[in-house]
Amino acid sequence: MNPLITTGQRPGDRTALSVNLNKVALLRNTRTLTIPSVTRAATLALQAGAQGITVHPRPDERHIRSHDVFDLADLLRDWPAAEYNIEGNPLHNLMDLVRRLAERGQAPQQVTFVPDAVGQSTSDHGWSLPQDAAQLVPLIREAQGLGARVSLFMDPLPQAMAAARDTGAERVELYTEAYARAHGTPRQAEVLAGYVAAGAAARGAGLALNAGHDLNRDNLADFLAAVPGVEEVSIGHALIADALELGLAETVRDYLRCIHRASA
Ligand SMILES: CC(=O)[C@@H](O)[C@H](O)COP(=O)(O)O
Ligand SMILES: NCC(=O)COP(=O)(O)O
Repeated sequence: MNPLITTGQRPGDRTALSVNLNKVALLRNTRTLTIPSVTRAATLALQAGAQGITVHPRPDERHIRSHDVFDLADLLRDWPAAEYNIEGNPLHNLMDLVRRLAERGQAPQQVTFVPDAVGQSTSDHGWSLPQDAAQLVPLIREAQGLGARVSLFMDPLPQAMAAARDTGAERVELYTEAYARAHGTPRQAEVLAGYVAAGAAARGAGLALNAGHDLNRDNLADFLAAVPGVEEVSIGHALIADALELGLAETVRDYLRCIHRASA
């Protein structure tokens, strides 16, 4: 097995919650003001118990801007136990940001490689492996050399997980939109079984498991109860929407309760 692959979760550990702050930045960018503050939102989320912060600095800076990436890195110096997860396409702007952070001694704990096109409205597919591997492997090695763990955003395809492992990445993030759409419908069990198989294939290949996209308070516990060994969920859109109703701190606590409920 690739010695670079590590699985950090110990038996009995609960899934870590990484709060994605893209939508805080999206709202802020609609005016030339500084509110809502991305760093303030990160502080509130971490104070409420979130284990990490995720951002997806897209090349068009529609929401998270480059300065947010560095502002959050500075903030997270005060939160040494928290994980910083930076998502993006390593063939676009992501690696430049990671290199600049590493030069400052602030490499993120994790980067998540996502195969999004520049103008794509949101993430809607994972990598095609082994087809994409040749262009990814050197960037995976570079990111690891800079001090970051690498997670690959993947569709829940069991047959792709050995190829994901062969890239040298430590983790895969299961793209959970299909599950979210099926949740609460007659197809839920069938679709969830696919994620269980993909998760088992990933972990059987020696990869650690993350999950994200369209997870929310209604569907999160069912997913985690069914799919063993999810080490991290990154959640943004629904969580920030909930925060408009409940407040960010209470919302984070509610999502943590969903995670705890799944492992009860
Ligand atoms: C990779 C993924 O599914 C999300 O983390 C992504 O950050 C969503 O991007 P938007 O917030 O721009 O929709
Ligand atoms: N990787 C998923 C993520 O960070 C947030 O996705 P979403 O909850 O905004 O759909």
